[in-house]
Formats: sequence, structure tokens, C-alpha cells
Amino acid sequence: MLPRPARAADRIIPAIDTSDPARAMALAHTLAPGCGAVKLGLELFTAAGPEAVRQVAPLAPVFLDLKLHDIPNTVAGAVRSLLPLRPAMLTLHAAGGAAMVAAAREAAEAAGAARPILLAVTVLTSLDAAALSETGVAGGPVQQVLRLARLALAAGADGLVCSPREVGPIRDAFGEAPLLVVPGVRPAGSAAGDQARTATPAEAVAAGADWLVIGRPITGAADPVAALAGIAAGLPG
Ligand SMILES: O=c1ccn([C@@H]2O[C@H](COP(=O)(O)O)[C@@H](O)[C@H]2O)c(=O)[nH]1
Repeated sequence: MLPRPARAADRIIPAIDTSDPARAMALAHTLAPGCGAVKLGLELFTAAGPEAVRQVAPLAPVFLDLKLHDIPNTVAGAVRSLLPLRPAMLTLHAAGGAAMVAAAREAAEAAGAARPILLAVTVLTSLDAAALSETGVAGGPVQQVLRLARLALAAGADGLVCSPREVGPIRDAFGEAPLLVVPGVRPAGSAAGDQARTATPAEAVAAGADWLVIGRPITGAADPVAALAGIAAGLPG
């Protein structure tokens, strides 16, 4: 399994959100030396399929963020289908329930020591309290994140995807063991865009985040390599 980051730059996972496999390759190639892994997600996977992941995989560990969410048998089958791509990290929605998370973990075990880190997505970082309540969840994001975190960790998830704002409450409740991968990160002065629950990279790390997933502030910059290096230089430790 991918170890916890040793140097500050290894904490950063640039999100390569593009439908163009050539652009994904080019970004991965230039960003890989300055980061710990690269994120490939639904945009690239639905456009270019597993072959795009195969091409990027030799350049950097791949955080494959497909956010699986289906009945346990289907999710287990999807995990088995993804294992040959050797992703370092794989996501599924904690809201799929304990049986779904457990089925994914059992399926991932087939890869032995090379199995991906299984990360349960708690509450999407694009949801604020009002948007979450429209889905029928009262009590606010922190309460719901903690509820889903407890469920997912007990069912076999290695870690969680949460916003920077829930990192502290998760560390208080569950200690240092869960791996925490944190999107919704915005360097000071960057546009939030569709992200609702944000903090700066330094704030997220100070709260206890292991990895930071950062997309547009890096890939949308005139010089993505310089943007990545600048963010890494501002991280504590
Ligand atoms: O709750 C979540 C889960 C995943 N993401 C992903 O992280 C990146 C963030 O990109 P930015 O451009 O920095 O906003 C993106 O690939 C999302 O799919 C998330 O944002 N929130």
C-alpha cells in the first residue's frame, strides 16, 4: 500500500480532470516529480476508459476516484475489474452502506499486499449544510461525516475522503489511524468554484490531513508545475 507521505510535496495529489487522455498524460508527466500521486476520475474514465489509467500508471501512483456506489455484489465486481489497473487508492461512497464497503474490502483483498487503499467518500465537499439538508440529512455536514466515517471504518475502509473542515473532528473521534484524503482545498486567493467546504492547504495539513487533492488551482494555472511547487512550499513540515 502507498505509505503515508514522507515529504511535504508527497501530500499533494493533483486532480487531473480532463476527458483528453493526451492532456492527462502530459499533466501527469510534468506534475509527477513534484507530488505523491495523481488523481484520475470520472471525467477521464468515462471518456477514455481503463486504457487511460494504464498509460498514466507508470508515471505516478494513481488515486482512482470513481466513487463506486451500488449494491454490494456490483461494487465487489467493479473492484475486481479495477484491480488489474493497480490503483494505489480507490474510492467508494460510504452512503452505500456497511455491506457494500465490506464487499469492496473483501474483493480488494484478492490483490494481497498490492491492494489499493480503500477510501470511503463521506459528504461531498460541494455540499453545504443547506444542500445536504435538501437530501434529507439534518444536523449538518460534521455530524453526517462522523456518522458515515464510523460506518465505513468499521466495515473495512482504510480511510476517508472528507473536507478540510471535518479533519479535526475525525481525528478527535477516531485518532491517527484512518488515512484522510482531503479535497476542497484552496490556496489563499483561489476561486472556490463549486466547492462549499474549503480551507487552505496549510490549514488542512495542520488539522491532520494526510493527502490533499487539488485540481483547478494547479491544472488551471498558467504554469501548473510552478503552482504545485508553490503549494508544496507553503505546507508545514
Ligand atoms: O468530496 C469530494 C470528493 C472528491 N472530490 C474530487 O476532488 C477534486 C477537486 O478538484 P478541484 O478542482 O480542486 O475542486 C475533483 O477531482 C473532485 O472530483 C471533491 O472535490 N470532493
